[in-house]
This record gives sequence, structure tokens and C-alpha cells, in this order.
Amino acid sequence: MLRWLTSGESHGKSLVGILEGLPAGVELTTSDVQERLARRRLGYGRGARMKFEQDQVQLLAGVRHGVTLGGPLAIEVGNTEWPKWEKVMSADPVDSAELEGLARNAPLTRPRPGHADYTGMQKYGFTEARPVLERASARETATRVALGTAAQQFLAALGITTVSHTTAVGTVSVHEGAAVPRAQDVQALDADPLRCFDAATSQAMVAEVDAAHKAGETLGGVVEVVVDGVPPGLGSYVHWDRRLDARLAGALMGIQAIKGVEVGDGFRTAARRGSEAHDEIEHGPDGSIIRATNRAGGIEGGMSIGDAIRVRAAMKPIATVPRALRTVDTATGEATTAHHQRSDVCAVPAAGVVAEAMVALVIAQAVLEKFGGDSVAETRRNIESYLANLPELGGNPDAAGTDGDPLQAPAAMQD
Ligand SMILES: Cc1cc2nc3c(=O)[nH]c(=O)nc-3n(C[C@H](O)[C@H](O)[C@H](O)COP(=O)(O)O)c2cc1C
Ligand SMILES: C=C(O[C@@H]1CC(C(=O)O)=C[C@@H](OP(=O)(O)O)[C@H]1O)C(=O)O
Repeated sequence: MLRWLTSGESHGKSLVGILEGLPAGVELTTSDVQERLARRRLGYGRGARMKFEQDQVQLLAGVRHGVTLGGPLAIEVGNTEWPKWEKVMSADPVDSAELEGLARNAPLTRPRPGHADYTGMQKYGFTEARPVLERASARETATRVALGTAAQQFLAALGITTVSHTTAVGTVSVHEGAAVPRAQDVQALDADPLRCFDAATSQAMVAEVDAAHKAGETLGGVVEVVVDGVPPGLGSYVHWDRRLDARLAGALMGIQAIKGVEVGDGFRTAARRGSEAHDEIEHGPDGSIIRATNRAGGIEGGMSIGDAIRVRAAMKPIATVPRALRTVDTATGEATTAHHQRSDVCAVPAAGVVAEAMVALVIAQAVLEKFGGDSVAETRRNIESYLANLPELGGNPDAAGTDGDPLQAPAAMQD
């Protein structure tokens, strides 16, 4: 079973992630992780912190000479800003005289609507928001991207690729039916200020961010993750918690500020008639069974069907609004405005990179559940054997690749 945990505070010394259950033989280097983390920092509209703070990656355990060993993987993402926070965030007690007068240590008693501040203080018994926001902050997503890199490397070795892109920022969105990026488009996406695959829409998104910035506002948006090469049959219809769509949705909703998830055409499907909503089954040119469309996003009955998986996540606008929202000072009870030092105007492109990492972790988990394997080679063998024996029910008897026997695998999949 693949499982993962993250630890660390926004202004702590380091974030640490542990990934347990990854097979041996996955190629993974420090620069692979660094590269993905750099991608998470991209995006028009991110705040000052992305410029002055750096991620310092160390593969602490589970990898030797660039290849995983099969034991738990431990990745540290150190924070170059730590010297400035050493006293404020010290694990050990600090003399109160040393903290006195430190602006960074000023109690945050004006909780931000839309963030975890107020209820976090109530729930954990804090009198100010610092101890809450340190963990609630999306800085933690750096760890997910680091662990997601390992999952993506594993999946890539099996021919499964993941890519994310921005489909909406505020009111600007890519048009229905716009081209969907694939793995080979990652460089082009990274070069786009908003990781949007449509140049004209991207320009409009830049203008939307500029307008929000000028107005002291923040923005949300929508990201999409596309996974190619997934074999049919991951997940299951037999129980709610085994459904692949449910697991992907849970992982995406677990990202800070994500408020909605769509699988395939999702909410748009709800407005269609049945005949326009589903993916009809037909014979491809070689007689194999294919789908005429991919509206379902590659998942039916809680199982991957073998077509590209497409999932979208909707992000709410950043909670730390420069034009500060109304709140109550928890120390005095007076009506006031929420604390604001700085913030991202829009972090949607970064959320896409995080979403991609979460999707990769869930798909890797589902692959290992179905196919097992202590080494990548073993997982690959198991997948090949499964595919070679997967019956192509209803294949065209006259076409190459099947003799029409429903239990006969297509020739292309046989050893
Ligand atoms: C990549 C990323 C960057 C974010 N940057 C900020 C930020 O600069 N300021 C802020 O207030 N919230 C930011 N957020 C959102 C907060 O983390 C989020 O609003 C908070 O956790 C509450 O959201 P929730 O109700 O979904 O938990 C960011 C989220 C993500 C995913
Ligand atoms: C540090 C990161 O994101 C942070 C996530 C975040 C939040 O409230 O979620 C708030 C901001 O931090 P601050 O309030 O200190 O400016 C972001 O910069 C990061 O993604 O690495």
C-alpha cells in the first residue's frame, strides 16, 4: 500500500514528507524534485514570498545513487528564510526577552475570513492565529509536490504521464472543447505566465490578475489534470471507498482552498441530455473497442476505462485580501479588518502543480493496489500480463487483433 505523510510549518526550518510503499527501482534525483518544486513557484500573481524564499531539497532516505530502494522515502524541503524565523518558530523554549519587540512575533488577533485562523484558534486553544496559519498555509504543498515527484517518476516508468494546466482564472476561462495538453506540452505550459494552454485566454487571464491586483482583490480559478496511459480497471464499483473518482476527488479537495472537483465534464454533464452526456462504444479502425468521446474523464463505475483521466479542481480566491475583510479582534472584541502583510493575488497555476502531484500519488496508489510489485520491473510485468489477458469483449471478428472470442485478448497485448 502506498501511503504518505507531510510535516512542517510555513516558516519552520523544513518541511518533511514521507512516502511509504514505493517499489525499488524508481529513478529519482534531487534535481527531479527541485525541478517540480520550481514549477510550483511559477505563475503570474504570486506574492513576494515566492521571490525571496527558496526550497532546499534533500533526499534524506529511501534512495541510493538516484534509484529508490523500496524503503520509506523521506524528503526534506528546507526553507532559506529560516534564520529570520529561528526564534519565532523555535521548537525549544525561547527566553521571552529575546522575543520581545520582534515584529514577526506580534500576536495575530485579527483572523482572516476564509482562512483557518478563527476556528483553528477556537479548536486548538490558541489566543492568536500564528500557530494555526503556520500549518494551515499552503507552503505545506511543497512537500506534496516533492512526494508527488516520486509518484510521477514511478508512473512514467510504466508509461503513465500526468500534466496540469489552468482552465480558468476569475471570470476568464478557456472555451469549451479547447485543446487539452499532454505530457509533451509541459515546457510550453511552464513558459506561459498562467500555465494556460491557450495563448489568447492566457493574455486575458494576465489582464484579470492585473485588474484584481490594482483593486486590492484576489482571485481563484480552475485547474485540470490529465493522466495518459492508465490501464483500464484501476479502482472499483464494488464499494464507495474503492471508487477511483472518489479517491481523486478526496485528494484534490484536500488541497488548501479547493472548493469543488469535477471528473471529466463534471458539472457541465449535469446540464446535458443522456444522449449528449456519455461516451459511446464503437469499433476503432483496427477493430478494437474504443470510445467515440471522453466526456466521462476516463472513469466509469469508479474504474479507469483506459482513456485519459481528466479531473478539475476549483480554487476559491486567496483569503488574505489586500482590501482587508471585516473581522473582530479576538483580543479586544472590537470590530476591525483582517490582518494582511502580503499575499498572492492568484495562486491557481501553483495549485495546478499541486493537483498534479496529488493525482499522481492516488494513481500510483491504485496501480500498486491492483498490480503490486516490490520493484518497478515486477509492477510492469504484472501490468503487461494483465493487459495481455484482458478480454476485448465484442472486438470486431473481421479486423486484425482479435478472432472474436470474447475471452481472447487482442494480439497486440499478447506476449
Ligand atoms: C498554492 C497555494 C497558495 C496559496 N497562497 C495563499 C496566500 O498567499 N494567502 C492566503 O491567504 N491564502 C493562500 N492560499 C490559500 C490558503 O491556503 C487557504 O485559503 C486556506 O488554507 C483556507 O482554505 P480552506 O478553507 O480550503 O482550508 C494558497 C493556497 C494554495 C493552494
Ligand atoms: C509560502 C508559500 O505559500 C504561502 C501560502 C499562504 C497560505 O496562506 O496558504 C500564504 C502565503 O504566505 P505568507 O502569508 O507568509 O505570505 C504564501 O506565500 C508556498 O507556496 O511556498
